[in-house]
Amino acid sequence: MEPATMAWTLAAAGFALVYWFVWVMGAAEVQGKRAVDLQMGSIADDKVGDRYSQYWSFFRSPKETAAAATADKVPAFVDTFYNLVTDIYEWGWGQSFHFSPSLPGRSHREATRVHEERVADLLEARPGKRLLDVGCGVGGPMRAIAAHSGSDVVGITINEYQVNRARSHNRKAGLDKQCEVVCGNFMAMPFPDASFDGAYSIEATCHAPRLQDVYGEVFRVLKPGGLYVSYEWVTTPLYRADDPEHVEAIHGIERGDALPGLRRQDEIATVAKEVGFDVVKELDLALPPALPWWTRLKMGRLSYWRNSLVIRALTLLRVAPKGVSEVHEMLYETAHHLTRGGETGIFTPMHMVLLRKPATAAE
Ligand SMILES: C=C(CC[C@@H](C)[C@H]1CC[C@H]2C3=CC[C@H]4[C@H](C)[C@@H](O)CC[C@]4(C)[C@H]3CC[C@]12C)C(C)C
Ligand SMILES: C[S@@+](CC[C@H](N)C(=O)[O-])C[C@H]1O[C@@H](n2cnc3c(N)ncnc32)[C@H](O)[C@@H]1O
Repeated sequence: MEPATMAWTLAAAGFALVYWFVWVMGAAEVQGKRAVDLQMGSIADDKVGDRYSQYWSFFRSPKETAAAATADKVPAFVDTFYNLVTDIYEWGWGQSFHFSPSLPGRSHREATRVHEERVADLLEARPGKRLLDVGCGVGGPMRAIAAHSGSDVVGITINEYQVNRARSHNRKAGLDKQCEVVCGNFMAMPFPDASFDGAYSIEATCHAPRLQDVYGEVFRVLKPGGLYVSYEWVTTPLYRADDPEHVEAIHGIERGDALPGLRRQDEIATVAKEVGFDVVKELDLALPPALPWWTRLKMGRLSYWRNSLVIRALTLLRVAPKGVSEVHEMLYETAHHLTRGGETGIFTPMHMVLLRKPATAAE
């Protein structure tokens, strides 16, 4: 072969390979975000590195001091975290930022949907009802619940970038009449007392330093007799604080998921009662016969390697901002800790509580 022909052939093959990796394989999750659109939320490209170090500095001080001194700073720290991870989550996972038990013969997408529709059913949601989504992300659950039940849903998230993503997805799904999104802190919500028929939170309240603060707010904005369902991230009774492997997994989960400190399973109902709720039902949805929720994380080294390579290539080409690779590495490690938490049974992301605000003060 002529050297020139050889060079052209190699260049064409190289281009095809890059195209396949970035555009075809780059959309890791069907209909998710494309790799070429990865941003770091509302952080300017040249500030990503700073914000990433800022995120880590939260975990540097000893835990007890950090907990007391930094409770007020948690919402800002969580906001930074979601600026860093939202696009990677959407790209590699989809529009619902949570886990669900695997379902035999059904796709992850279907299992996710079933887990979300269960919330609507528990709340007895139907047309004419107004629900609150506490920590709504980019609105995957909100759209599924609104479509399944016909009710109206208002979501709240601390992260402005997510508000814009959620609104845009709502419009595209034709659900913007039913679904509304507000930027705010779920520990001080901008809603009047007794303004919702029902409320739910999916894997979100674990970001609150004190569960009382968010449960108290949900209690306030619910109408008397209103139901609240929450899927909580907690350690289970199998967790042993004197087992270094357990401690490593739990700390790994906290560091990679912007958590001020995981709670124990038995704390949830106690706090709920403390703020005035009646506990209607409580169940860890991860327990058998449910199939493991963490198998989806074991998407295989090849997929992680592929995603990592796509991100590195895009950073090199300056399509993706510098720092995305570090954040991706952090998530890769987090996936390992979450998997260990699931396999050992010391952690569950779906401890479900169904709570009811008493219908009358006397009740
Ligand atoms: C509820 C929370 C988030 C839960 C999950 C949605 C996310 C937890 C860990 C995330 C991920 C880990 C590995 C990433 C992988 C390296 C990348 O290539 C593609 C995206 C991941 C799979 C990513 C997706 C979302 C998670 C599973 C917390 C924050 C309270
Ligand atoms: C893991 S995501 C789950 C999102 C959504 N529930 C879902 O399942 O797709 C956690 C969400 O909680 C929100 N959040 C965390 N702390 C918050 C706070 N103090 N006020 C409002 N939202 C908060 C985050 O912004 C994010 O949207």
